[in-house]
Amino acid sequence: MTASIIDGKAHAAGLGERIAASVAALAGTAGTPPGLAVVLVGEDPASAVYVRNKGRTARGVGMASFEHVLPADTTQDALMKLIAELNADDAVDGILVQLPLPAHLDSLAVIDAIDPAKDVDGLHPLNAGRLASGLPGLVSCTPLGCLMLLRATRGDLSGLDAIVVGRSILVGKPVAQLLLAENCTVTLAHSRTRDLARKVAAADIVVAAVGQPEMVKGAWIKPGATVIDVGINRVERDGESVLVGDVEFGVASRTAGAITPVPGGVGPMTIMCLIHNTLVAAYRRRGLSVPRLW
Ligand SMILES: Nc1nc2c(c(=O)[nH]1)N[C@@H](CN(C=O)c1ccc(C(=O)N[C@@H](CCC(=O)O)C(=O)O)cc1)CN2
Repeated sequence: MTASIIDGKAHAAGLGERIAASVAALAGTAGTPPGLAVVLVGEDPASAVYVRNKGRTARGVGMASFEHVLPADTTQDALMKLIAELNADDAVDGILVQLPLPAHLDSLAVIDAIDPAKDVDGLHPLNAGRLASGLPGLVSCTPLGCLMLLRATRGDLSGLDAIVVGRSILVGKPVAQLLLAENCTVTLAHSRTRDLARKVAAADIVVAAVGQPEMVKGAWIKPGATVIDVGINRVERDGESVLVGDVEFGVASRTAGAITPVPGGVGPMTIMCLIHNTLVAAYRRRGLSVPRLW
């Protein structure tokens, strides 16, 4: 079997069109477009690219974009002051602080300071808790993107066996919660999991989010399984720098039913889900019912 390739760019573009229509509808009803504030501290080149893309994508669907670029030596107090200003600013519906922050800053305290109603990254403990409790909130972007791709590929996920490899707060834990809410039977695997190969081989859905290049071997994949690869790892191959995921794509794509590529899989969905969450936050903040776009 040769797997079908799940095209994250095409899915993100489709979602973007539906978001743009809802932004126009909201601006027509409420007068003001949704506003997204993105905060970057320091000069990490990859983070700077992501922040630029987020601003460009927000503007592309008709949202207002506010970009705050702070020097690498920004103090915790200065960052907290900016967050307080953004919380109070009515033109701002969504706030995102690009991670990772420089080491001297306390990321958890910063995330905790964001108004949960504007936490479009879905990382505030209140939103994480709402997800775990099955209550509506804002869901973090990469996990939401994974779920959208899975629903588009497999339809109803009820009763499927899923394994999530990696237990980070940003991806692994929320993906596991989302799949549980879809009535999957979920295994959350991590660095101490015994006999990972056997557990992966039993799964209909594999979500790999370990941050280790090609750690999930292609030979482990069950024939016909759906593989969602969250990893983005830069490695040297034949003297060239290339991006690879957390799954051994070449081998896995001969067995899986469907698989996301790296690049072009989950990554583009992460940014569009941020824009989706900003739309959701804007509708909720205006007391309007949120359109279902996926
Ligand atoms: N506050 C947050 N910080 C970070 C998040 C996040 O969701 N919230 N996620 C990542 C970075 N990230 C968005 O911020 C992100 C990473 C990768 C992509 C993407 O589209 N990748 C491309 C490949 C890019 C390349 O060529 O290097 C792809 O997979 O096709 C989008 C967003 C950490 N920080």
